[in-house]
Amino acid sequence: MIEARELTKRYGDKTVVDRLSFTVEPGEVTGFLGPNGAGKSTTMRMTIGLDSPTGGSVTVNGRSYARHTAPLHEIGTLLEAKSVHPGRTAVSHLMTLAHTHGIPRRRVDEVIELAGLGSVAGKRVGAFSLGMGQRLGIAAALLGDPAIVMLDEPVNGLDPEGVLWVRNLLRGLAEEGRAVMLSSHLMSETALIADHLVIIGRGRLLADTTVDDFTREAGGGGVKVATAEAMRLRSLLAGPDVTISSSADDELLVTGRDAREIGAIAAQHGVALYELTPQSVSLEQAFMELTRDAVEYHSAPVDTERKAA
Ligand SMILES: Nc1ncnc2c1ncn2[C@@H]1O[C@H](COP(=O)(O)OP(=O)(O)OP(=O)(O)O)[C@@H](O)[C@H]1O
Repeated sequence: MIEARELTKRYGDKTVVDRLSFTVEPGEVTGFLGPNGAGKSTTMRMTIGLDSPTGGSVTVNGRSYARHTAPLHEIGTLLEAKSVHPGRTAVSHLMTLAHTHGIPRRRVDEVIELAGLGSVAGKRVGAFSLGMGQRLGIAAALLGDPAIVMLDEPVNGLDPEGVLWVRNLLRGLAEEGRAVMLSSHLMSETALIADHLVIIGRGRLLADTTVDDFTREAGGGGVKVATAEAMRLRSLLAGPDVTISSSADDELLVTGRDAREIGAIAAQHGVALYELTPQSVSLEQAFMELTRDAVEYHSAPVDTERKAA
């Protein structure tokens, strides 16, 4: 379990992690989300003692990382996939880590196979693609058979097969009872892997929720109805807490009644419908809404019209 309590990090006068509290529970995948610069990497770095908090605390299985004598067995991490000596082979890199904890060669071979790196185990890491580097980083994270796995952007650079592999691997690790934490910018991808979401912006907690609740709350986009009798249906559907707008003569956007209710009222009054579509707000859109005020780096609007020379 990872427990952050009022965790704070300041660089000069800038507070990059601001009284952040959350828990990463065993048996679950926790998605750690936030826009660029939100403080995700800094939080993860403090978790494993690479940065020290200005205030508050973060513990790994009940004590600070530095107080564990064999940390690879407590928490396996992937923070920067490229922080591997390029001249080493995958095997020698993993063996170097294994030696620090008396982990046998057998386990190195196991994680190489698990990460799908069997055919390149003897190759120099400097020649690895980004995706292979990610796989090696994940193999290293799993080396000590840790109770907690914490990965910063693990699907970055992976092809679709690799993304699926990570998804299944992390779900499997959580099912074995491990606490799994992964950071990402991508809400929709994270929703496929995670059970629990910790969303931050400018170092502050914006949401601590489940994927199910987040998805349910994002679904409130109304129902689009198309009919030749739009005016008549509009008055039939009216009621307290019902809002109806219209973007075309034969279209209505209804909030406050679900599709089943609308269909039943229309059928009862003999109104033929040719469309009845719940409008779900995409998860990515809901995430952007939530973090809008916390985005540090706004893009300029893209001018898609080609300017005349
Ligand atoms: N060593 C440092 N000195 C000063 N500022 C820093 C340092 N490390 C990080 N920051 C700042 O802290 C903020 C949070 O950075 P961090 O890398 O933790 O965010 P992040 O959520 O991981 O972002 P990204 O998604 O872009 O990786 C940023 O504004 C960054 O510029």
